[in-house]
Amino acid sequence: MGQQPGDDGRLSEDVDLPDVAPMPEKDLGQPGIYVWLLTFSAGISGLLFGYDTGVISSTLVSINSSLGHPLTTLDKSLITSATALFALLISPVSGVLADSLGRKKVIILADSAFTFGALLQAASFSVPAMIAGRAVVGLAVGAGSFVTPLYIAELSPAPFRGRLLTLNVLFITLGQVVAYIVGWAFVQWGNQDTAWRWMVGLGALPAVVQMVAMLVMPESPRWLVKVGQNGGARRVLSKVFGAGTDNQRTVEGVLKSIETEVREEEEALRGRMRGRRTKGHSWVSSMKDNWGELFRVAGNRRALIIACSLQGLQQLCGFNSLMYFAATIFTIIGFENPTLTALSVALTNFVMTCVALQLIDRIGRRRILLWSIPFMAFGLLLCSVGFYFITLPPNLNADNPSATKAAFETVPLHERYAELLVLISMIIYVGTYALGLGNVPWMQSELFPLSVRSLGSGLSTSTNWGANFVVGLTFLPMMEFLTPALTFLIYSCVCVGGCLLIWWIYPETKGLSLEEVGALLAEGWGVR
Ligand SMILES: O[C@H]1[C@H](O)[C@@H](O)[C@H](O)[C@@H](O)[C@H]1O
Repeated sequence: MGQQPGDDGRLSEDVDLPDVAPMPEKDLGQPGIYVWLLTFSAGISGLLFGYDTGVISSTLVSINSSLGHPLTTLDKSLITSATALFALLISPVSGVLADSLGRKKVIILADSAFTFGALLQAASFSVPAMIAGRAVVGLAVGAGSFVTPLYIAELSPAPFRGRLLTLNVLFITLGQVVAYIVGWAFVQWGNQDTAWRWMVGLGALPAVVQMVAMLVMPESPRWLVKVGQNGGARRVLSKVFGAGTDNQRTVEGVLKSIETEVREEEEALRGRMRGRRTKGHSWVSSMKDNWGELFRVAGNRRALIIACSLQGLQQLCGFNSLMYFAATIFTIIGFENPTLTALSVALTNFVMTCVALQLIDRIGRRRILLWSIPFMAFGLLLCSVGFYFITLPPNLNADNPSATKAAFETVPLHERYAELLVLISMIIYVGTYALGLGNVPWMQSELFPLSVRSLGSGLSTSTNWGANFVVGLTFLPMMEFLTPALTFLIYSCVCVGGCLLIWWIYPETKGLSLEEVGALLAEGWGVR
């Protein structure tokens, strides 16, 4: 295929003129095998995200003194939260990389970082080396959590986009279950000195599988059009939509709308640059314009407040403190098999996320949140009450599991009931979290109009990682200095506050087109 300059002077592929009339995307049947293949290949990122966040739970209780000394509360907090911190730091950069290198290359780069980070952790003999490994994994998780949904969204036909995107969250929770099972199996049957190295090292395996899969997967058609490879975009779309005249007409319809969208974006950008040129401005000013549009336009500002509040609440309600430290908590309170008990947390999260996928479009985002968060608050309150009645070892660090085990054998009956209450209340909390708050915030992009969509989604994703970092860093110190009962009471209060905020500012967006969502937020919060 030859190359010819486009009207903007850029080289664009010479595309054969189609002999079919464009048709809107709505008329499509079910997603084909190719779309599923794409979603699953890209979804491995979710699996890695889940595995690397989940595996730390059993790792922390298995490291013992392998890193030179028994881990202190600070060591554990830093090892855990380094991932979230670096995920937060890479978030803004990954957007720029995805635009310049393409979505696919960023996913492949993230896989290399996953592999390197996993091996670095497995081979570490000191706390700083372990933190470095977790930080590298954080870079990978941060880039993957931003680019993968973007890649899936840009490749999947519109009618299935929502479903395929939520599948990504399902992969995250599945990754956490796998991590917990692997952790439990190694603790059970592995060599106790090296088990944790295998746990973290195994994270490299799916990363390598994805890297190989992505090498043969196509680039996003939207990005291809953006860099002038319209012919390549048509070939990808033809595979996504399949053969047949109707499907080919759909391909032409989709391609046309992408071209129009890209052209309009470029024209708007050029217009802004022309306006600025006299003042010596560059792309920096266009970025400033984007920021300005996000903050100055009232509807966009409201969308940003809602998206960031939901993402912040998803983390500040303390869910990941269970994900990261469940095994540590169950060790402290004396469960005989803490890693297996912790598995119930990850399993509940996974199963209830499957239920959420079925319910969310029927019940609606706002309604499911307003129904489920009060149960989360109740679960946390029960958990706090349970902890109140449990006598904990003086050193909450649980460096010496045999001491807590000894305590377990002599605990009075009412404490046994309190331990059971903690477990049951955690299951209530996790189950209701997965129904709403674990999913809904990731539907953030539907709140923003196209012009500020990636900036708005990027900022709310950063809020998620920032809050995740805070929880990872503060949970163990809070348990130690404020007591577990007070810690869980605080999380319960966060849920109550969050529920009120949602009731006040988050309108129902179920079944609305993106334009209708925009109109809803333009005049006010749109809550009825
Ligand atoms: O949506 C996901 C999911 O709920 C995970 O289980 C949790 O660990 C993540 O932090 C969250 O973003």
